[in-house]
This record gives sequence, structure tokens and C-alpha cells, in this order.
Amino acid sequence: MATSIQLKRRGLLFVLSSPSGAGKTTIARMLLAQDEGISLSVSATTRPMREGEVEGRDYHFVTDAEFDRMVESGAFLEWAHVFGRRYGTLRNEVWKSIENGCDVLLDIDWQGTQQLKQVDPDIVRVFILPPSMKELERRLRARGTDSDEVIQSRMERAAGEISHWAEYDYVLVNEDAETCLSKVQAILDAERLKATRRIGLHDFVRSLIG
Ligand SMILES: Nc1nc2c(ncn2[C@@H]2O[C@H](COP(=O)(O)OP(=O)(O)O)[C@@H](O)[C@H]2O)c(=O)[nH]1
Ligand SMILES: Nc1ncnc2c1ncn2[C@@H]1O[C@H](COP(=O)(O)OP(=O)(O)O)[C@@H](O)[C@H]1O
Repeated sequence: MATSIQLKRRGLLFVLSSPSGAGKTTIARMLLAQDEGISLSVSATTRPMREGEVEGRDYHFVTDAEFDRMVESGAFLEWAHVFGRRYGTLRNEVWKSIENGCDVLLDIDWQGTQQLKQVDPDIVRVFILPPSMKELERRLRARGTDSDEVIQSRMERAAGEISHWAEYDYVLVNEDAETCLSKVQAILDAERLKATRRIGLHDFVRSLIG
């Protein structure tokens, strides 16, 4: 009885950001595979699908006109221009998870993180850094999904992205993916235990000490 009271809590919004290529998608997938209590908020984007990506799993791939309509109808919790394309967090994706009692993982950039912080000040923000800029470029090339031109533009944008590191609650260096993942999991586990998120804790304590 007491345990079920202590386990109840509000679902939390868990944001992962990084410069492109630092490994946030890799870490996010590993986290989703090992932690049943969190699900991914699948964003909508106007960027073309990459090889290996799946509609509805990685993104909802939409046209510019569709994106315009979604903006007008208030479908987005936040949206931003990134690399000349538009990306947005769908309100329904987030509420669907929260209603199911699940935490929500958001793979969004610093612009989206700033907007989301205005909507829900309780979000948890994690920034992932690469071990070096040389390794960042190596990873972008090794991924093999982007042309030289796109890689160049991602590298040019990386310093700008990284300059927002201090707006995050936690900053990790993704040197070894498993090590980085275990730190991300530790942050998530600790945030879940925060007293302010534990609905029913008040009543439980009152039942203990009156
Ligand atoms: N603001 C915002 N940024 C997003 C959203 N979805 C993805 N992004 C960001 O857009 C950037 C580009 O994503 P993507 O094209 O998948 O390339 P990646 O950086 O190599 O994973 C990344 O920084 C993502 O975090 C979203 O819904 N909102
Ligand atoms: N810790 C790591 N060490 C080496 N390579 C990594 C590491 N994390 C990710 N990668 C690789 O780097 C590339 C970019 O990772 P990805 O997760 O797509 O980055 P992002 O989502 O931040 O753009 C991928 O090929 C991925 O397999």
C-alpha cells in the first residue's frame, strides 16, 4: 500500500540536445530499449527521410504545406528552423505519453528546449558534447547519411549549438556510448525520485507522522 503511494508521480519531460553527430540519437535509442518507463516524442519535420529511417518511428515526415497547417492549427508545443528545415514537437505525442503514465524523451535542439522551458518549467535538460570537434566530424562522416556539403554545414553550426550548453541542467561528454548512457539513466532515475514529482508523498508522510 505504502509503496504504491510512493511510486505515483507526474510524468516528466526529458530533453536530450547536442550538436549533430555527437550521438544523441544513439543514446536515445539505447535508453528507450532499456527503460520501459520512457517513450519518444516523435517530432514532425520537413527534412527528407534518411536511409534506414522509418515514418512514425524516427519522425513524421511532412511537406512544407502540411507543416504550415500544423502550425496554424496549434499542433506544436514548440517548433524551430534547423539546417534550413523545420522541426516541431507535437502536443499529442507528449500528452499521449504523459496520460499513459510514461515519461517523455525529446530529441530537440536548444531553440526548442528554450520554448519548452516556457511551457513547462519542470523539464529536465541534458546536453551531450562530443569528445572533440575532430571526433564530431569523424562521427558525421562515419554515419554515412549526409553529403559533404551537409556535413560541412552541420560542422559550421556545431559551435553555435554548443554555445548553449549552460542553459542545460546536465552536460555529458559522449566518449564511450555505454558510459554516457549509464549517466543519462542515472540522471533520469534521480529526477524520477525528486520529492516535488511524487504525488501522494505528502499524504503518505502525514499518515506516518500525523
Ligand atoms: N526544436 C526542435 N528541434 C528538433 C526537433 N526534432 C529534432 N530536432 C533537432 O533538429 C536537429 C537535426 O535533427 P536531424 O535532422 O534528425 O539530425 P541529427 O542532429 O543528425 O540527429 C537536431 O538538433 C534535433 O535535436 C523538434 O521537434 N523541435
Ligand atoms: N560514443 C560513441 N562513440 C563512437 N561513435 C558514436 C558514439 N555515439 C554515437 N556514435 C556514432 O556517431 C554517429 C552519429 O551519432 P548519432 O546518434 O546519429 O548523432 P546525433 O543524433 O547527435 O546526430 C553514428 O554513426 C553513431 O553510431
